[in-house]
Amino acid sequence: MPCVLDPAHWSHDSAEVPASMEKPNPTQFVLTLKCPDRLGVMARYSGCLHQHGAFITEVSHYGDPDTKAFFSRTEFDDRHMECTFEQFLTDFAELAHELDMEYQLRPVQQKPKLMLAVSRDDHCLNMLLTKWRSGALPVEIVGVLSNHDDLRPLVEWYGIPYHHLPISKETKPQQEEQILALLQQTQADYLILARYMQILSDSLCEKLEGRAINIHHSFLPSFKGAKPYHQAHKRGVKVIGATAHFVTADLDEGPIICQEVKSVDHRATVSRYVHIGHDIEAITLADAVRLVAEQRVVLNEGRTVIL
Ligand SMILES: Nc1nc2c(c(=O)[nH]1)N[C@@H](CN(C=O)c1ccc(C(=O)N[C@@H](CCC(=O)O)C(=O)O)cc1)CN2
Repeated sequence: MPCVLDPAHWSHDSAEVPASMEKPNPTQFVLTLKCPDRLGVMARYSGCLHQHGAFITEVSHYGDPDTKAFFSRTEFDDRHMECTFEQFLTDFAELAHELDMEYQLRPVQQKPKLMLAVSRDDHCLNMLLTKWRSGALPVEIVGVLSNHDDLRPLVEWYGIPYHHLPISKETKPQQEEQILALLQQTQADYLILARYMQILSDSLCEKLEGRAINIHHSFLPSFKGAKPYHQAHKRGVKVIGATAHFVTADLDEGPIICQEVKSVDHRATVSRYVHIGHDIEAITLADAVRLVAEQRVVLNEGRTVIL
């Protein structure tokens, strides 16, 4: 019998679960996974969800033909789940081990903790704080660190702890130890470089692999490093942009999360580029933080999959 999508052939399961058995206020969960691609992998893990009564509300998948990796993101709730979340975690961990799966599974209301890092420019910081306060960014901001003290009044107005960590060539290792200690104390999940103008050491990048995000003020891979707007103006570009990416030891070459561009013409000066660019940088970084907070970003051998 061919597997057809003609409604006449759909089987109608009359065994509906009575509404009375549904939980009145179900808890939402998000599961994001990556594993070696093979026939049946989706059936296995969606079967596990079904067996535990998970009610799926959003799902997306991707199989990369080059890296042979499979990616999936599922939002579900427990309206029909009879087991505890802990029991589901245990059972899913067993399946994940069998399928050699990397995964993140958490209740949606358990928001990722962010430590923001800034220097003197406040446009990206302002956007993140405004969107956090309005609830548009589902995150918990546990603190802001900076190598300067300029932005303390802004941060403390929001009631967020401000950590002034001055840096010099001689004190860079100690200052980075302070950053690590802060991340540990606050249990921060991510370090967000919101125009933090210091190059992180190779060892810090290694320790923060997949957890540090930067906003670069150019449409990478063009114009890496310092003063990208000056480089772009000298080149006579017709678009300028911003790139949010994971931080790696290779400056501005980390996996890209999202990018935005805006047209410019021959009349635009470098300072005009900077004014236009600040808006693009701020919104691009906020978009990247939202995607990461919603567990939509998975690393894929130097690139990312956005689900
Ligand atoms: N290891 C990495 N560190 C950082 C990255 C990265 O991709 N890998 N991105 C940068 C951000 N950045 C451009 O977006 C950038 C920041 C700073 C510099 C730089 O030359 N800094 C000097 C000091 C400048 C100063 O004191 O004002 C330095 O660190 O010696 C270049 C590019 C964030 N870090």
